[in-house]
Amino acid sequence: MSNPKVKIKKIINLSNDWYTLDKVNFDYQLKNGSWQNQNRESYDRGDGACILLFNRKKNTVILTKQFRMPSYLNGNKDGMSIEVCAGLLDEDDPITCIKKEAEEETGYQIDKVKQVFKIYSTPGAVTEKIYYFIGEYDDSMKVNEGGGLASESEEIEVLEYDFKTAFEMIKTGEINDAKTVILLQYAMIEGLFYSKNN
Ligand SMILES: Nc1nc2c(ncn2[C@@H]2O[C@H](COP(=O)(O)OP(=O)(O)O[C@H]3O[C@H](CO)[C@@H](O)[C@H](O)[C@@H]3O)[C@@H](O)[C@H]2O)c(=O)[nH]1
Ligand SMILES: [Mg+2]
Repeated sequence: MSNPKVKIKKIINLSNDWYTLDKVNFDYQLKNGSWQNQNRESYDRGDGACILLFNRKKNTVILTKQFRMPSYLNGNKDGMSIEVCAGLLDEDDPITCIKKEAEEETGYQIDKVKQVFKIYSTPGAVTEKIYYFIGEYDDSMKVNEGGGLASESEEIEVLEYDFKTAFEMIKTGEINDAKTVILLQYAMIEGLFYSKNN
C-alpha cells in the first residue's frame, strides 16, 4: 500500500465469523488537491484459485456444479452454479491449492498447470484476488470420483462437456459465473481447442 493520495484513518471490524468484514475510514485526495473523508466496507475471505481442465483430443472441459447460497439470494432460481474447479488458498500457494482442489472436487490428479491471469473479481467490495490456471487432463489422471470434501459439506457434481457446448452455455445463461466465463473465453481466444481458422 503506497498511494500518497490515500490515508487510512481507522478500520472497524463489523463481522468476524467465517470471514471478515471491515469498515475502512480514510482520507482521499481528489484531483483538485482537496481531501475527502470516505468510508468503504471491505469483505476479506482470502485469495482463491481456479482452473480450466481441458482435453485437446476430446475437445472437452471438466466443470463442476454446486449450490451457491449468495447467488440463490440474488436471482439464481435453484442456486445451482456451473463453474470451473476452484477453491480458496487457505495456507497454500496458488499452484498447490489448485492441484489439491482439482483432485478433491473433480477427481483428476493434474501434474502440469499454467497460470494465465490474476484477477480481482469485485475490487470495490471484496479483497479477493483469484489466480487463474489452465491444465490438461486425460482419463488416466482420474484417481477418484471427486465431489469435494463431505467434511466441509461440499456436494459437487463433476461434469464433462464438449467445449462448444460449454461455450454455448454462456450465451444461454446456463453458465453465469465470472471465472468460468473468463476461462472459457480465454480458451476460445487462445485457440486451445480448434484451429483459429475453423
Ligand atoms: N460454515 C461455513 N463454511 C463456509 C462458509 N463459507 C465457506 N465455507 C466453507 O468453505 C468451503 C470453501 O470451499 P473452496 O472450494 O475452498 O472455495 P470455493 O467456495 O469453491 O471458492 C472458489 O469459488 C469462489 C466463488 O467463485 C471464489 O470466490 C473463490 O476464490 C474460489 O475460487 C466451502 O465448501 C464451505 O465448506 C461459511 O460462511 N460458513
Ligand atoms: Mg470449490
